[in-house]
Amino acid sequence: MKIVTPDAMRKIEDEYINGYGMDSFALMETAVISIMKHVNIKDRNIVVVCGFGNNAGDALGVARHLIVLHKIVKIFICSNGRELSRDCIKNMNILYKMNASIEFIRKTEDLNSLNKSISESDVVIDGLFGTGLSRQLDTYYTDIIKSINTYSKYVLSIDIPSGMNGENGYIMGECVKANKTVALQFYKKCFFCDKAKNYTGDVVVESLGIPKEISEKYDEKVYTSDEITDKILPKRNKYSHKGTFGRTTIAAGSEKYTGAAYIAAQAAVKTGAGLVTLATSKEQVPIMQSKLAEAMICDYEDKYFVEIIKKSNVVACGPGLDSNDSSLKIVEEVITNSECPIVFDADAINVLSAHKELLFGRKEKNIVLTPHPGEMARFCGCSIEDVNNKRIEIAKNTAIETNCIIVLKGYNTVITDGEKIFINTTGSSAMASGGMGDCLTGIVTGLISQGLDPFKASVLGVYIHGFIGDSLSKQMYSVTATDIINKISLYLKEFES
Ligand SMILES: NC(=O)C1=CN([C@@H]2O[C@H](COP(=O)(O)OP(=O)(O)OC[C@H]3O[C@@H](n4cnc5c(N)ncnc54)[C@H](OP(=O)(O)O)[C@@H]3O)[C@@H](O)[C@H]2O)[C@@H](O)CC1
Ligand SMILES: [K+]
Repeated sequence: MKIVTPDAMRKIEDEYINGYGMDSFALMETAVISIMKHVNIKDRNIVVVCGFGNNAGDALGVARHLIVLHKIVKIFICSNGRELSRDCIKNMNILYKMNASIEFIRKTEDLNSLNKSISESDVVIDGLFGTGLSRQLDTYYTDIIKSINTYSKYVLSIDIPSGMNGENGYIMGECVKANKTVALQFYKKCFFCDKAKNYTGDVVVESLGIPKEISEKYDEKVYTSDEITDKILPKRNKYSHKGTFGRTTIAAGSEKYTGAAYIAAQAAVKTGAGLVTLATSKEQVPIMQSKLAEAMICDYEDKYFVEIIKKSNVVACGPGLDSNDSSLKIVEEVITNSECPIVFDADAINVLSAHKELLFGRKEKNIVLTPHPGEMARFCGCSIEDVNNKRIEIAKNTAIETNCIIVLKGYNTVITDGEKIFINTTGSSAMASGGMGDCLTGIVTGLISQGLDPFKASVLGVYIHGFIGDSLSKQMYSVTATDIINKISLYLKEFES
C-alpha cells in the first residue's frame, strides 16, 4: 500500500475536490463513516476533542453518528479563537440543531470540565490535528493533549495522533497516545518513523474511494512491502534442475565467529538456491562440512574461491566476518571477480564504510547492502540517533550515493534502490535474537539465486523473514533463526505465483 506525506495527501484531496468536482463534505462524510467502523458499539460515554480544521470536521461527523446511536457524547472544541473550517462549521451547525453538548475550551479553567468528562468516558475521539499540523504546539494545545493522555481509558485518533508531524513523525511538543489510529485513504509517512508506534497504537487504513489515477499522479514512490510481495515468486517448473535455481556463494565466517556462516548458508539452501557453496575460514571448514549437508565448502585461501565467485549467480558476503585486513581482501575479491548480484552484510559493510570506492563503477545496480542502524551510522559517518530519526531519507540517500540497494534493518525495515522505497510491515520483537540478520542475508541471496531481481528479492526476503517470525510468534515466546530456517520452504509456497 502507498505511503503519503501530508503534502501529497493535500494535493490528492485538492485534485479530487477541485479537479474532479467531488463534494468536500461528501468526502468528509465518507471518512466519518469509515471511522465509525472502529468505534466500539458497546462504549456509551464518548468525548470528542476537536481542533478547528477538517480533522475536527471528521470528529464532529463521528459525534453526530454517535448521538444518533444514543450514545452520551460530549464535544469539546479547542480552536483557541481560530475560525473553524467550512465543513467543520457545517457539522457543528447540524450538531447544534441536534442539541448536542458542545463546549469551547477558551482558558485554563475550561480544562477542568474536559478532564472530568474524559475521566468519565469510555473512549476519546481525537480530532485535534491531522495532516494539517505543521509547527510546534503552544501550551494551549499541549495542555489539552496532556489531559487526553492523563485521563483517557481508550483513545481513537483520526488520521494521525494529534501532535505528530505527518511528514517526519516529530512530536510537536506533545502528542496524543492513541490506542488505535484510523488513517484515511493511505498510510501517512510519519507512522514509519522511529517511536511512532508508541503514539499511533494499532493503525488501520480506511479507503475514501479516491480514484487511483489521482493518487498515482502524486505518487512519492513510498509503499509498504505488501504492495509487491504477493505472488512474485516464480513457480517451480517440474522440468527444472538444480542449475535452474542458480549457483550461490556465501563468503562468511571467521576464526572468531562460527554460527553466522552456517545460518546464512542454510537459509539460502532452504530458500531454494540450487547449488550453494560456503567459503569460510580454514578452521571452520571441517566443522561446516559436518553441519551443512546440502552445501559445498571451501576456504578463502583456496583458488577455487575466486573460480566459484566468477561462476556464481549471486554472492553473499559478510556474516561472521571480522573487520580486519583479511576481511577487506575477501570483500575486494568478491567485488572484483563478480558481475552478478552481491549481498553485503555485517562486517563486509563495516569494511566498505572505509572503502566506498569499491562499490562504484558497477554496470548494474545489483549490490545489496543490509546494514542495521549501527552499521548504517558507521557507513554514513553519523550517529545511530540520526539514522533512527531519518531512516527513510538516510537509506534513500545512501542508495543514490552508492548506486546500491539498501536494506536498512530494524523495526519497519526500509528497502530502497534510491528511487522506490518499501517499508516492511512484518516482524516483531519476538525475533530479536542473534543470527536473524544472517538468516535474512541467506533468504535474500537464495531468492536472487532463483532469478528474482535483487531489489524485489530484498523486499520479498525481508517480508517473508518477518512473516514467518510473526506466524511462529503466535505460538512461541521467542523465535530463533533456526526456527525460521526450518519453516522457510513451507511458507515460501504461499508466495508462489
Ligand atoms: N485528505 C483528505 O482527502 C481528507 C482529509 N480529511 C481530514 O482533514 C484533515 C486535514 O485537515 P486540515 O488540512 O484542515 O488540517 P488539520 O489537521 O485539521 O489542522 C488544522 C489547522 O491547524 C493549523 N495548525 C498547524 N499547526 C498548528 C499548530 N502547531 N498550532 C495551531 N494550529 C496549527 C493549520 O492551519 P494554519 O494555522 O497553518 O493556517 C491547519 O490547517 C486530515 O487529517 C483528515 O482528518 C477528511 O475530512 C476528508 C478527506
Ligand atoms: K487526530
